[in-house]
Amino acid sequence: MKGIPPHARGMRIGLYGGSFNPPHAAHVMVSRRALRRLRLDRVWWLVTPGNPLKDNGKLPPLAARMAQARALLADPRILPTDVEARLGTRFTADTVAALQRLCPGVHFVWIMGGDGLADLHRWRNWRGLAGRVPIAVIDRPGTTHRAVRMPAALRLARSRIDEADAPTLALRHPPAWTLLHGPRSRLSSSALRRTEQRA
Ligand SMILES: Nc1ncnc2c1ncn2[C@@H]1O[C@H](COP(=O)(O)OP(=O)(O)OP(=O)(O)O)[C@@H](O)[C@H]1O
Ligand SMILES: O=C(O)c1ccc[n+]([C@@H]2O[C@H](COP(=O)([O-])O)[C@@H](O)[C@H]2O)c1
Repeated sequence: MKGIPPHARGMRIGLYGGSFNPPHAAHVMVSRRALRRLRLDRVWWLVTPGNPLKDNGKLPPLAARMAQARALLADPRILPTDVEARLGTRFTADTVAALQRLCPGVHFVWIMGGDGLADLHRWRNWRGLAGRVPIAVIDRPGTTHRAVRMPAALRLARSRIDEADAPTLALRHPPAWTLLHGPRSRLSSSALRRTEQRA
């Protein structure tokens, strides 16, 4: 399908979904950590046409957020994509299923911050998602302690692997997930939007 970045059988590719409104340095930090710790070949940013759980009334157009992502990213291994708009999918379980169909032999990993894990039980078919792709959760200030006590983490407790084994995550049979610690960032798009409004 047109719009799917170049890839090859056997590659390990992180799928990092987000509103990216706007993209910021912590998004880059998360991507780099995932590349290094999960031994990934690429991270594809899936810039969403609109998070199904958010009010997207004030969300800038996808093309504008894609342009901001392109301007921020300098590492050729990290690629911004509008694949969800091209596929016509909004829910992550559908997006991942479609990409796995279109890219046979690629080892995908879903990447998200601690707030994503805290909310995961509210996502459409989240059990199906966890059953089809390994998941890497990146520690995020103010979210992770709560996240590990929330329904999705509790349900998936037996599938959690030690972060020392993160290099094998992409090759594991799901469900499998890990929590990656490291230097943390308090940056958020909402804080950046507030600063912009005040300026
Ligand atoms: N500082 C951060 N540390 C770890 N993960 C982060 C951080 N900022 C964003 N993420 C993760 O990046 C992904 C995309 O996030 P998103 O584009 O919504 O940015 P955000 O800063 O969380 O935005 P907002 O403040 O509007 O909610 C999510 O999985 C989110 O958890
Ligand atoms: O599939 C779902 O039900 C679902 C619900 C909430 C969020 N998501 C995805 O989670 C990712 C992070 O979204 P955001 O807006 O917090 O950056 C993005 O790819 C969304 O499409 C997915």
